[in-house]
Amino acid sequence: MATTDIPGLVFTSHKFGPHSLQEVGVWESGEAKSSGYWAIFIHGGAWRDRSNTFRDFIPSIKHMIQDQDKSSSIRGFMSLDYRLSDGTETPPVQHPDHIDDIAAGLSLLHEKYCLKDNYVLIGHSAGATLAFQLLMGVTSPQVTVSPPLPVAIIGISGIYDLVGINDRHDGNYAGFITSAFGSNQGDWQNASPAKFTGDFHENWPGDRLTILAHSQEDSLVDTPEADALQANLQRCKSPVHIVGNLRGEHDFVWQDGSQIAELVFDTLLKLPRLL
Ligand SMILES: N[C@@H](CC(=O)c1ccccc1NC=O)C(=O)O
Repeated sequence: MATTDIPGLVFTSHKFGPHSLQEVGVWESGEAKSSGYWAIFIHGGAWRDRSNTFRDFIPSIKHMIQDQDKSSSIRGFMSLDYRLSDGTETPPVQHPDHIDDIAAGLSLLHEKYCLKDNYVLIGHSAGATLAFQLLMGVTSPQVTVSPPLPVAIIGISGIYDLVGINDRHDGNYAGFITSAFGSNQGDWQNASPAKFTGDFHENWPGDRLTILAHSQEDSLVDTPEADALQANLQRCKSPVHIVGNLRGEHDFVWQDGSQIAELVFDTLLKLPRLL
């Protein structure tokens, strides 16, 4: 199994359900800080790729802790695994199982770490979809937990309009989208943050920040995705910043991690300092 070691940080993991992927990783400084924001990551991988895990956050964490000054307002790092629609499960894992797991994982972190709105939620690709689904009330009716919502969301190379991205890729994404959301395109629309017909601002009130970042060198997720969610957030008068100048391919962004570290630092600068 891949390592979770990061020199200078103490790693703990917690299960939030019986499935092996219902797990969250937590990295804290040895001095166990008592203030600052948590940086919490949701990985991507088209809701199906087993090679994407909560460990995808490690390169970004390593970049952040290298800058002691800028990371001084970070309390620690958390990263969530969730069940995947990889075709191996009986019964099959399908939406809203993924977002139910994210809600359960965040609720567990709330219990164990007094998580409240003192965290920045970062999602890559399908993980960014999940971050915004948290605001849409699309968890299954059996889910009774309502986790604290983040103070800011950074969506990186996110999928926000399932029908739109599939159409622009000549139907080639229908396979993984159907595995994750079923074959009914009406269900795809209902799960798409860019197509949410409710009020993001009402569901996520207060001074919240949204950053939508993408790279024009990304060959898997194109620019119209972030544009579509930006328009829907603006419809709700929810403030949104676009960062359109990331560099490199879709997976380079998390594999390298330096740009995610910068996005988190830039976001923290816009937030009140937590004492
Ligand atoms: N290795 C991936 C590729 C992938 O994850 C992906 C492909 C196209 C658009 C978005 C993707 N990932 C988003 O989470 C796969 O399992 O298809």
